[in-house]
Amino acid sequence: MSWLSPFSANATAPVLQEWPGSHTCRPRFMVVGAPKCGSTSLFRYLEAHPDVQQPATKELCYFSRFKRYLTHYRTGPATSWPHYLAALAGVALPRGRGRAGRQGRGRGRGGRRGRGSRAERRLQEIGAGSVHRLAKRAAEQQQLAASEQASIDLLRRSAPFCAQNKKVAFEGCPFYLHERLAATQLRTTFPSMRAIALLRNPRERTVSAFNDYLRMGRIRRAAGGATARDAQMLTLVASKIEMLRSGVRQLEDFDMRILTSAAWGRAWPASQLLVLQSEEMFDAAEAVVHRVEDFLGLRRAIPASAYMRTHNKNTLAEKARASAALNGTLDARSDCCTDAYPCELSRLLVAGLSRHALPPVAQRYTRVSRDLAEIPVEVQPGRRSGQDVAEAWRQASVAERIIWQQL
Ligand SMILES: Nc1ncnc2c1ncn2[C@@H]1O[C@H](COP(=O)(O)OS(=O)(=O)O)[C@@H](OP(=O)(O)O)[C@H]1O
Repeated sequence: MSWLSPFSANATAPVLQEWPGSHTCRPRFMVVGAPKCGSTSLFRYLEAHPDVQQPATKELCYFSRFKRYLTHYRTGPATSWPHYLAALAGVALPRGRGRAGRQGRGRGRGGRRGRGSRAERRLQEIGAGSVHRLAKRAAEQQQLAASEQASIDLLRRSAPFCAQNKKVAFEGCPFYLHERLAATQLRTTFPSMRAIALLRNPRERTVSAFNDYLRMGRIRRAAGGATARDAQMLTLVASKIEMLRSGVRQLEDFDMRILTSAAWGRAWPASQLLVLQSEEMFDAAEAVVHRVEDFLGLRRAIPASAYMRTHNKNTLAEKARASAALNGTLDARSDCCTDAYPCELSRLLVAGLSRHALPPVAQRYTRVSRDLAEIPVEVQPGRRSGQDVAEAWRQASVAERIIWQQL
């Protein structure tokens, strides 16, 4: 049995290890995305199922390169894998304190950053710098060993939980759908796992993400009230399009990735991947929840009280206004296909797509995009209303929705 991380320390070259046989909370399924599509709601519905083990928190995201060193796993690779396993069993994650080897240097521990205790400063003053550094390194290594041991103990304690409770483990991480490595690493680590993805009209998703970034402070709120904020959002969208056009960002921009869904198509058999439309879940939660339970082989036991709730909601007024502003502007940019926004971007993505070997879904998209690319890029006055766009989205095939979602 191995307690080691399945990845090497730099996380670029995965070294896959066997799942520890005694650990009974091996994930049977995951909600893998996409962000701002209702993944929190679906996660909460699923954790309300009596046969499902509630993980320590939503977004454990161990397989996400984006998340891995940002939040729970800052303690380093030797402890992060046991922490992930324990968290799947519902055991709270110890708080991260910076990467291994840097522990104990943060604010609030050992005084101000980089200055150390009074004794340490005195040692430095009297010219014992190297002695000081050696002593400090030894202390850090001791601390690291102790924390690794604590992680292993934590894991041993939590290992039998799912078998004892007769529950199945799961995880929810909206970023997995956007990450190529996650698709393959998850498939190798959990070959029989099932994955669920929610996809939403990209326009609504963009508005949702924008509002969320404002709330989190990732985008600074423009001064001047609602109109200024609408303008700010439109500028942001336009700048993303521009970045794609100029090749500065290509396909790597934060919510404009397309190749990753292709990676999921490649790595996962269709029978293990359920793609849902967010709007359907929002309008008819019960039917969707039953579909999900059937797909996962769970009995239909999620209580209605759970799926009547909405999680992560932005305020209605803010949403409606931002949505209208985006619809208006993007409709005016182009009317050459059913949804102006994906159409505008799709042309810009063709070059990127053709560089890769693609699964059938994306090949189809490339064909569509080539056709679109032949249409002159001149912006024509928009003839499509927001309603037409919503209708087109409803009628789009799953393949088209997957592609659009990445825009
Ligand atoms: N049941 C139901 N009905 C209607 N709308 C719903 C529902 N569940 C989630 N939502 C909307 O989904 C958006 C949040 O998505 P996520 O939870 O995936 O966001 S996150 O990526 O985890 O941050 C967020 O969208 P916006 O309100 O447009 O921002 C939620 O309101």
